[in-house]
Amino acid sequence: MKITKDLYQGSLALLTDFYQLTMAYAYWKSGKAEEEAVFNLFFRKNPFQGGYTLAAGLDYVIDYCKNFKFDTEDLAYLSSMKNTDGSPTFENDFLDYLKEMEFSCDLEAVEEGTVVFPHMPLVKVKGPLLQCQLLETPLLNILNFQTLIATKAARISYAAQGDSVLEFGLRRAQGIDGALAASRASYIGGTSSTSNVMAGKLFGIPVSGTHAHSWIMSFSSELEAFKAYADAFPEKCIFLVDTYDTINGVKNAIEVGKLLREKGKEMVGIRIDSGDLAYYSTIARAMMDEAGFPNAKIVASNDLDEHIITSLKIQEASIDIWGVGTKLVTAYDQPALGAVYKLSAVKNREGEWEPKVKVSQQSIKINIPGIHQTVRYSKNGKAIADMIYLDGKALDDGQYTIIDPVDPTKRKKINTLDLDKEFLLKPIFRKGKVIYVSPDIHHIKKNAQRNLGQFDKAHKRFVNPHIYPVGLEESLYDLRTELVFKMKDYERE
Ligand SMILES: Nc1ncnc2c1ncn2[C@@H]1O[C@H](COP(=O)(O)OP(=O)(O)OP(=O)(O)O)[C@@H](O)[C@H]1O
Ligand SMILES: O=P(O)(O)OC[C@H]1O[C@H](OP(=O)(O)OP(=O)(O)O)[C@H](O)[C@@H]1O
Ligand SMILES: O=C(O)c1cccnc1
Repeated sequence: MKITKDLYQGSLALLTDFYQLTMAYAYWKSGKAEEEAVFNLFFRKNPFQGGYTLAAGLDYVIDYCKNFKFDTEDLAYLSSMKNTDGSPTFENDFLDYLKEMEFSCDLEAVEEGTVVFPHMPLVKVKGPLLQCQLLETPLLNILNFQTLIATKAARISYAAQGDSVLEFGLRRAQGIDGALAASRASYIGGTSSTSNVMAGKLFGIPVSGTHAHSWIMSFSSELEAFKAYADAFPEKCIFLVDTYDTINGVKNAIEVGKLLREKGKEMVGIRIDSGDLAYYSTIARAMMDEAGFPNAKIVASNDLDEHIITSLKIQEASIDIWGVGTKLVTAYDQPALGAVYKLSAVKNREGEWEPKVKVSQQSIKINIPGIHQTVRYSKNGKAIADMIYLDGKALDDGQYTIIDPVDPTKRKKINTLDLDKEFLLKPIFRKGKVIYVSPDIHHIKKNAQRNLGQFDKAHKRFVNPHIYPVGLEESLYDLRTELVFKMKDYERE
């Protein structure tokens, strides 16, 4: 994928918060730029009060890191920045350092389409402190949004119970890149196509659509409009029936469907975009069945989300295909995932890794120190529990206790003897070089389906979902507790 080149025509190195650059300068000035560090990217709460989250956006991260280079124009801009007293913000020697800098980090990440949970790292970056620091903002920008939208799409698709969901979000999305990234993430999460033609071209997502009310309104009658559309697209007719009177619209669609049939073509269906969707879809279904069009599909749209779709399913609405825009691509009820990127270890002068912890009044905000891996235990394809542990620790099969990172009274014992295990963090970059082959978007989508299939419906329900067990392996838990107490004592002294 070449999103950076196609969309921005240049470097994205300045797509970061200013404070990342001032810290980078200060790291460089104090001789710490090349000290080795580890940062983890994780979130603290599943979005939409749900029971899971679906990871997406890694391909953008890979592209960002591959192109992580300050170009001449970036450096010229930085060199023009001034302090309040008029002196340059950044010394020339520092800008030369940035000019020569090559991305050299190790990066591990969960693959796109993986079901993930609070506190587990989605990305782990190990490398020179200055580089790791600069990646904080862009990585969060990319992964927070795409992961959020993929999760929303998974929820909407779950509510649709296997029916196709068409993503119609472009006109209401958060700008150009918001729309493109949302179409991509939605497809990964479960939608079957997008109306956004550019997303189709850039990402290889199927593109589909019907027509608008303006088409009908531009003719002197609805019937005439349907006929003209059928002439232009005899293979692809989905007639929008609610411009004037929905029931009459269905009658007109049937009439044009019969004309098409005389020419050996079948109308694909109708779309209803207003009114009581259960009521009108049920009447439309009966009318089309009666008229000999039992295979004609009914598409519904109009401010749909997972909750309205669930309600329409309960009402036994005769809807086959769901067109969803605004509430999907804007993640309407929760506009940000809230993932964070935290330092978790630094290498000391003796070359040993020192775990780092940030102490907080709120236990949910205390990070997990050290360098981690997450293992997912499953049996017969069903996920049982995830354990976050210190990377490198030998995981012999046997009894483990996993401890909730926020509430240590919540513990679960697992015997891993007969369980399958999957290590969720996969190597992506080694010393700045990509060693991961990105699957194409259709494989990512399949991976999402496989992942979602590992989890029970109790974790997927929208109201009070059952909490999937994710915990710290005991020695990691002990390390964290010990460090928190140590830091508190240290601060007190
Ligand atoms: N049977 C139904 N059960 C639950 N929600 C529904 C049902 N039918 C429609 N809705 C939803 O109700 C919301 C508002 O629909 P409503 O009929 O009030 O206005 P509208 O159809 O948008 O009106 P307009 O004609 O201005 O487009 C939409 O989000 C729609 O998806
Ligand atoms: O409702 P969404 O989930 O965002 O789906 C996209 C909406 O966009 C179109 O409406 P349009 O822009 O013509 O506006 P209107 O139908 O609300 O008048 C379409 O008819 C859908 O209603
Ligand atoms: O193709 C459609 O029906 C469509 C596309 C965008 C927005 N609303 C509907």
